[in-house]
Amino acid sequence: MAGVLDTAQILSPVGVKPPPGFINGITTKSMLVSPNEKEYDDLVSIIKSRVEEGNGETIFDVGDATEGGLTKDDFDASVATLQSIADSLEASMMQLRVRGTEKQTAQYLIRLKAPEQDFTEIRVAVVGNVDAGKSTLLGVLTHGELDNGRGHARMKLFRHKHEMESGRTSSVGNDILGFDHEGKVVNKAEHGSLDWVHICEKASKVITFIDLAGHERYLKTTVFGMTGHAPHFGMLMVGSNAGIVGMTKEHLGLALALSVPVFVVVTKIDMCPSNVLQETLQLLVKVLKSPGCRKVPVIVKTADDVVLSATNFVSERLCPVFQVSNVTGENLNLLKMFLNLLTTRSQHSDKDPAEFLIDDTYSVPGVGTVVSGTCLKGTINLNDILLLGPDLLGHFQSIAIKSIHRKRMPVKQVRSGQTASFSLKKIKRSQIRKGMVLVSPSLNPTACWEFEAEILVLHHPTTISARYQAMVHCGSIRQTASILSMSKECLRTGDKAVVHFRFIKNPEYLNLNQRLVFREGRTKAVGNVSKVIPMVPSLAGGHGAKAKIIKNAPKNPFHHQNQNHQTNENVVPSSNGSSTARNEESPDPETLSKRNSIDDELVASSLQPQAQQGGVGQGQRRHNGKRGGRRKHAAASGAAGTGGAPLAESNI
Ligand SMILES: Nc1nc2c(ncn2[C@@H]2O[C@H](COP(=O)(O)OP(=O)(O)OP(=O)(O)O)[C@@H](O)[C@H]2O)c(=O)[nH]1
Repeated sequence: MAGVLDTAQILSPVGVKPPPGFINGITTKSMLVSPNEKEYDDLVSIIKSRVEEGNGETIFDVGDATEGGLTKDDFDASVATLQSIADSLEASMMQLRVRGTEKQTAQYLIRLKAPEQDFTEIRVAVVGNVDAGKSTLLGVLTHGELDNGRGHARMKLFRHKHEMESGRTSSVGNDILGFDHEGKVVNKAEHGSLDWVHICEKASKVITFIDLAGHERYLKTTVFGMTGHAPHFGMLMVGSNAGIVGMTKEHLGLALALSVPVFVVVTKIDMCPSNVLQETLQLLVKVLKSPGCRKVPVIVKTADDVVLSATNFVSERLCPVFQVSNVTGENLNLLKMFLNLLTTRSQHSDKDPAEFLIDDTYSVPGVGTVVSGTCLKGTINLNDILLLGPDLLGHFQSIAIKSIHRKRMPVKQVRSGQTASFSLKKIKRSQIRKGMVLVSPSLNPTACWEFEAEILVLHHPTTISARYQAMVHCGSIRQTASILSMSKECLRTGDKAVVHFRFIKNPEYLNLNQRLVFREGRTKAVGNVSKVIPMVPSLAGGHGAKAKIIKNAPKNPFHHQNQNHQTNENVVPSSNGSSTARNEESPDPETLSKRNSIDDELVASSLQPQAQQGGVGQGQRRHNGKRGGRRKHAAASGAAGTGGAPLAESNI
């Protein structure tokens, strides 16, 4: 297709350079043929460090394509050397692809055999319009049984009775797909919730799918899934027959706004006439290449394409596009191969003080209160005493971790980048809310009612000024915040500004550089926390003080900001002593904010709604939302809606 990259072109346009492969002027590839003792040791240490960088795996080249590859004898010798290095590292070696006949090159996946009870965790948020086939694909992938085209496969995933009845996902659902050290799927056809333990025991890598609702009505939950569950990747699903409709662009824009790399899966190719499929692909490529997205789409057709896409996917610019059928199973092997090769670049910070974000709470009979979430930093061990908070007064309380489960498997420890659930003693579920954290006492955490963020307004029907209120999604925090002041008098679509926010209900625990989404109805803004303003003790009472500040908010935002500068002397650079971002992949705040500002530019144009409804004031919109008329509209718009359709207030 015109404009879509041939896989041979992939490397240069996305600017990804192969890792340094030279030692003393000799390529590691030629060194593999017959290394002396020193060269062998060098090779071991290179591969070891690449495996560590890749969180337990790496893809290694044998032979150099630019030099025409290796003769059969040299190739065999190189493979033998690599195999012996893999064995010495207690890793498996899997051939991904071989090229050439007389002279050959190849790529091998080297993956550490995970120790018992340990596995690499990759979180993939599954987004796309209603009926795109999200739940069905997950059912097929994780249960290994094809769909009948009438909703058979998705039944295994639905969590609520009303979901079974309506066929629509409404909550954030999870399912897992495990790959062993040889890249084989370990899920059994009839795996139920209990078999998660078996999958995790056998798997070296576990893909957790965060199945998000496609319907506009559940957008609030979908945004929460994308911010609160810290996905490493986004899988955007598109029904080939329906095309780029409804929430497709909205979900793509959300992933871009949160800097989550996206790959696309076009489903239902079994029932789609080829001209319609081509139209869908053409439109998809156009959207992906548009100035708002600036992605490099790659239509994946062969195993070679998979390897090239997977090895270059970390660049974020590349966007692999798969075409599959959940009914015939066509191309599902390519998608599975790609999932098996996904790796994160998260810099593990296991030695830092622990920080755990709570994204859900449960009351389990016989166990008590259980919280689930993501460990962003540090290592949490059984019986550790952590600080839980902030509560309504901004306080943190000591609490012991009584048990730890990873994917329903009891473990003794959870490390940075991993999700887990803890049972907590002597605390009621009602005392804990999503957005709270469990942190190491050494962090001496402080809650904040107020913070500043550099934001970019992606869309607003009119102008945003001080006192405007909208929902802030930041990590697992989801709370309405009010604008106290801004670095500009008012903000319109496309404007950037430093905005001073105040939460209206509870103080929260925030870190510098955390990515946030600010939305209300059709208003959308994204940004980064640039200043955390810790609670002043006299304001700790919350509501009274809060009302006073909002009431006294000066008309001139600059005036107010100056006042803040005085308060800001108390600002902690970060409550953990180092700036952190919840995006695990960019621990360096400078890189993060640079990247985010680039992304902001990209996202801005992609998210412009197709149909604008100008001139509706905030009050009017809120009123409309409360009447519930929009709900009907939302339900009726279904698959044929536009990306910019107005949302009910409950969606925000
Ligand atoms: N023929 C065919 N039908 C499919 C395919 N994938 C899904 N379906 C059918 O499409 C319908 C919708 O699939 P779902 O998996 O519920 O779609 P969804 O995207 O999860 O929808 P929400 O949960 O509402 O967001 C079901 O009846 C599936 O059986 C496919 O590849 N081919």
